[in-house]
Amino acid sequence: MNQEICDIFDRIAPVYDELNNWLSLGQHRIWKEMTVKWSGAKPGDTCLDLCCGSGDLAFRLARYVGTMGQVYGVDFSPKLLAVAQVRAQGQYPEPAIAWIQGDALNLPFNANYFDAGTMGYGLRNVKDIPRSLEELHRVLKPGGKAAILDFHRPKNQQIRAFQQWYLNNIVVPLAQQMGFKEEYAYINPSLDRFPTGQEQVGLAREVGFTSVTHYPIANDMMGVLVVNK
Ligand SMILES: C/C(=C\Cc1cc(O)c2ccccc2c1O)CCC[C@H](C)CCC[C@H](C)CCCC(C)C
Ligand SMILES: C[S@@+](CC[C@H](N)C(=O)[O-])C[C@H]1O[C@@H](n2cnc3c(N)ncnc32)[C@H](O)[C@@H]1O
Repeated sequence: MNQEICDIFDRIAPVYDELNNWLSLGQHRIWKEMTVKWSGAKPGDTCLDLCCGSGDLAFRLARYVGTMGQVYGVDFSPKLLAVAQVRAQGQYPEPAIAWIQGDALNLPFNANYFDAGTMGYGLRNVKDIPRSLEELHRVLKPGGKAAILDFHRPKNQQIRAFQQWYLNNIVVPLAQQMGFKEEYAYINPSLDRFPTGQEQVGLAREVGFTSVTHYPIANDMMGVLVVNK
């Protein structure tokens, strides 16, 4: 387990949802809705939300699978899982989501267990991307599908410059006011190291996914990798 990354998310847990709403001007909700739609989740399915954090994607999956389905949210940050649990308890009826503290690189599930999966802003944060894709491939049923949302480096240099400007001059200073400068300053370098959409497609094919597509969204500043087993 990567304790350093886990500590970052534990520290920002109290402000995580509020900052995402403000900093994306609410747009992250649209990106997450697209992700769940592209995961192919349907009523009655058993679904996995990897790196679930405070649960945004898991809650959406729960609405798609309905009362006959089941959702599992997995994350290694106890503080973000606690936020997710409190949010779930505030809903009526409480959604059928099992919150599990676990490592995306070593999932506590049998092979071929899930019909569909999502992962939001998790892939860029895991220590070993191929291993994480391999684990996702293992736990999905044959024919199962998953959608992976994350930041993306735009090909257009002006849009890339805007993205960097926004991260350095809006995101970091606003986070600094809440005492989390270093934690949010981490996003930009982590994006520099992150494989491009096409590189992600290659990595997913290497672990055995058959049909793989990367969809650029938000002017290529974000992307959704859709994988089929
Ligand atoms: C929900 C979002 C990001 C989650 C997220 C991911 C991380 O890896 C982190 C690492 C460390 C700290 C926090 C996070 C974290 O919150 C996406 C939206 C939030 C972004 C901070 C906003 C980024 C906006 C785009 C670069 C540009 C959009 C411009 C438009 C005018 C809204
Ligand atoms: C940016 S947050 C995303 C949370 C949520 N999916 C969302 O979209 O708002 C990234 C999450 O990945 C989790 N994470 C990173 N690496 C992980 C790993 N190896 N195993 C489990 N969780 C991990 C962090 O704890 C954090 O909650």
